[in-house]
Amino acid sequence: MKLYSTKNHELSVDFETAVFNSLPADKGLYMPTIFPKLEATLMANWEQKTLPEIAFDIAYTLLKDDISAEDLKAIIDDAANFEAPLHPLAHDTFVLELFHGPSLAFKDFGGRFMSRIMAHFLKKEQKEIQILVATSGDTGGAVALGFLNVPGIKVTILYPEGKVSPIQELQLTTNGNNIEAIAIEGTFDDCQALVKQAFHDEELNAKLNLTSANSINISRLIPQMFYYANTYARLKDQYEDIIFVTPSGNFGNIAAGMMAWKLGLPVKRFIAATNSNDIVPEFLETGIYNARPSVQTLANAMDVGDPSNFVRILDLFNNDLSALKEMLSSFAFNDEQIKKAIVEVYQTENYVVCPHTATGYLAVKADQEQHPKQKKTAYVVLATAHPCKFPDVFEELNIQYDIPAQVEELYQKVNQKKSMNNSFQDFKAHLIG
Ligand SMILES: N[C@@H](CCOP(=O)(O)O)C(=O)O
Repeated sequence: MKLYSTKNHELSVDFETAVFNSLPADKGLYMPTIFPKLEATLMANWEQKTLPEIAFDIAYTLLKDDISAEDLKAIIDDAANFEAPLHPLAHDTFVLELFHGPSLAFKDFGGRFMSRIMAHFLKKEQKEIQILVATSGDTGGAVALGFLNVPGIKVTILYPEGKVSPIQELQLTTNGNNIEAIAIEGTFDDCQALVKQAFHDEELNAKLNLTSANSINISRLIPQMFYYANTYARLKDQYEDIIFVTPSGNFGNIAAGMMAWKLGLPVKRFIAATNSNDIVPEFLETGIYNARPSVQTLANAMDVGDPSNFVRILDLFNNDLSALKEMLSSFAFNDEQIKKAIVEVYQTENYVVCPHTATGYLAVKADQEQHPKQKKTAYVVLATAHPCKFPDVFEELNIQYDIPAQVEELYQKVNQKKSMNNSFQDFKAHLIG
């Protein structure tokens, strides 16, 4: 697999380089130069295959020149070792539950695959790397658990002080060993800016092998294609068309789905649901991309004011807004609408959705007002996180849910939280020190 930069299509690096560099020097993002087509004959019998088997078909299509089939299969079997079931709601709408991994969020697919890919390459390199990751809620927990005790890798997680839920914070701060978590005074965008600045700082890069575990790193996006393909496999015999509805913050999840479509996965359309951080819906409507500081919402993992991956989506469409709008719609919802949707789903379906997933549910309804639903069309809402990660919301709404065992265990662990102001010089000194 060769990759170019969204800012320079002449550039060509191999997968291993893109994984460890994370970002091209020109500040673009890496994209595959070619999307090899998934053979229709390969997809034809996917309904008989398991999620890891389908994941292998996707990954091997992309990475066959980079990793042997045997190693890739072992990595996928170990990384994607939990279910992604579909929960049916009324009117051909499904909730794709992506929260059955260790950190209870869809990011486990990316975090686990990426850690194993890096460990695979590091075996022959014998070098040590320092991962930097910014999180507004869910990425950090998945990366922490994915990389915990992986030899040769140290992870530093930055998160906005007071803007992640208590459970999300414990998932970051109770690991110790090779994982440190620092609460930054500021927003997620400040954390992401510190990380990006570090990647472009010559002195830091001379001293440390810096790598990102955010979705700017292409190895996070490949495993996020797996569950789109697996969902297609489960629904393809009952439905003619599938519309994926993806709650979106940094737009890595939906970018991965659109990359799977570019590989040939049959998808009718994508819908990006956002919270009040409505930069993309606004862009699709006005053509003006107005990045701005994120606002805090109940769907905190989507509190992003300048979504990193949107340039990848634009690149897939050669920056042609009209072509993009044929394939992508986007709707934004505020906290009051999110709360109402959670209650509505609970009352009508006896099912509990997290605040992020609630935006997806609302987006289905909004889309159906614009496009009357066709008979053989399924809407699939990606459920990005387990509701238990947001206890305050459900306490206020008086809604009960089951609490997974790993959450109870978090309270028994030692909290090793660090704090820092939002200064690049302090962050840099900390990393070097
Ligand atoms: N949604 C995020 C923000 C970072 O996104 P990423 O997909 O780029 O890692 C979070 O949960 O932290």
